[in-house]
Amino acid sequence: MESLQDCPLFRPFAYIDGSWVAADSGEQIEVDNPATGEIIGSMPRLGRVETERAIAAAEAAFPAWRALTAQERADILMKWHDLMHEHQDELAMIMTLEQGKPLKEAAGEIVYAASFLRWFAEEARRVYGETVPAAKGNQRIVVTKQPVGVVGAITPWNFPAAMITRKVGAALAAGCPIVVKPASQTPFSATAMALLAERAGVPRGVFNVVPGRASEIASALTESPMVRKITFTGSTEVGRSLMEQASRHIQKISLELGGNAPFIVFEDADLDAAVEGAMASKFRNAGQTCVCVNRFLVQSSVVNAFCEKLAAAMNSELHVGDGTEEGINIGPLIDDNGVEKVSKHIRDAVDKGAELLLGGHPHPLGGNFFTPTLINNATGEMLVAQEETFGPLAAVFPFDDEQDAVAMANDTPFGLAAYFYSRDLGRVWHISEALEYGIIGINTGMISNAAAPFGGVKESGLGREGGHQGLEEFLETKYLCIDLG
Ligand SMILES: NC(=O)C1=CN([C@@H]2O[C@H](COP(=O)(O)OP(=O)(O)OC[C@H]3O[C@@H](n4cnc5c(N)ncnc54)[C@H](OP(=O)(O)O)[C@@H]3O)[C@@H](O)[C@H]2O)C=CC1
Ligand SMILES: O=C(O)[C@H](O)CS(=O)(=O)O
Repeated sequence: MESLQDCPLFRPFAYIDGSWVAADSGEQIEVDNPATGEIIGSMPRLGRVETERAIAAAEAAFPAWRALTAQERADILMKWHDLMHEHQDELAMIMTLEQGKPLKEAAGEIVYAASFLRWFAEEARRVYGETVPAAKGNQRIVVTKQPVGVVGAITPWNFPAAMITRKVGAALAAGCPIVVKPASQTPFSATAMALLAERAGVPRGVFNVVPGRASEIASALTESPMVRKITFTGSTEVGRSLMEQASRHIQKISLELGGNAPFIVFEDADLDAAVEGAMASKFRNAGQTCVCVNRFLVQSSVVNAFCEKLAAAMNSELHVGDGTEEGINIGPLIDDNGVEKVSKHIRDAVDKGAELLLGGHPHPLGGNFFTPTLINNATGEMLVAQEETFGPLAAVFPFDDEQDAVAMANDTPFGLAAYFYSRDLGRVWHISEALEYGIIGINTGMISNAAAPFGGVKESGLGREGGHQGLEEFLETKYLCIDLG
């Protein structure tokens, strides 16, 4: 594919009530390729009025969509899943051009994104209710589940496909229509998926894509009494604002927010396995995921051996460049703000005494490329300990004993993912129980899975996505009390 315009799935339009539309104002968002800086396309920049139109379309589509049987909704989700696989290469290229991740990784995300459609197609048919023994002989108690109603979703740029299907798959399976605002930096993955959803038979108004002015769209979603659920993935500060806005009409809300993942390596760990897990978790998406390791906590007795092995792996396995090129596995960061944040964390750490072992500077390719970096002797006073770096910086914090490790790991307002390596069964259980996180990888650095409830505690968010819990987020419980007379 020469360019985005050549891709049959390229849709530079918003998608409302089954129609491809421009912004009322005619305004456009220019979208660039983070690897080259060139403008690859423009997307309409919608606002309040168009969003209200999308909400009304969703509300109008709700009765017929919820009236379908679970099997009928599941069949449409599975058709959409199959189309995602059929068009994997095109969808991956769109993603690499607008987000920057290497093609192989983008193709992997398409499979991951489609897995949520399959998972929730299966879960749709397992929305069970229950009966409860009544206190009175002539009464019967029945508990049922029903779709919450119109959903408003706002999604981030780092997983332009999976963060949408993780919400839309669950909402549609539950019987809820949805209005999605994708990130302005990666809108084309969203509209390409909407095109495939349309082909799969998702009826008009059930899935709407509204790119544009984030705060205005968010206000329209949170101010509408027709919108009964808000679901957001992105930064904690935006999540906090949405939570306040959603309180106006007591909208249900799910928040998948920032992280600050510790990766603890105990002295009894298999160091080679730990390095393999470290590479997978730290450098996925060039470090731009909310579950990437942010702090390597390594027991002092093995810290030198760990750093030596990790440096060797980084040197031999990481290849920085344009994600469309063969053999590249570290693409550009999303923009110059991302580059500046990584540079700032490195400068701050070195100024406060960290030892620079590898990298430490933007990549010679320039632009948004950054050299994978390793530092040792990091401490809690450094920015890298307190903020999410969201880039290819591996910071190693030595620790002495288990109590230190747990205290350091929990010393953050975030609580999304944590990881640790140990072969001691007792340690595995009591460290798992002591860590204040929603997700814990034990002897693994990869925890992303549609079947599991993904989400965080503390300031990493509310609710879960994926798993059967992910469907519950879009259901209301209704209790029937029947008097038999
Ligand atoms: N827990 C999780 O699963 C995930 C968490 N994150 C976290 O998000 C951050 C990086 O993602 P990033 O996209 O930069 O996060 P942002 O919060 O900046 O953006 C996420 C989405 O929110 C929109 N947005 C921005 N400002 C507002 C606003 N005032 N009101 C409503 N919506 C708004 C953006 O729109 P626009 O693009 O138009 O600005 C985008 O669609 C990191 O902290 C990362 O950890 C990211 C992915 C997953
Ligand atoms: O946006 C993210 O970082 C994702 O939530 C991480 S995952 O679901 O792909 O693990």
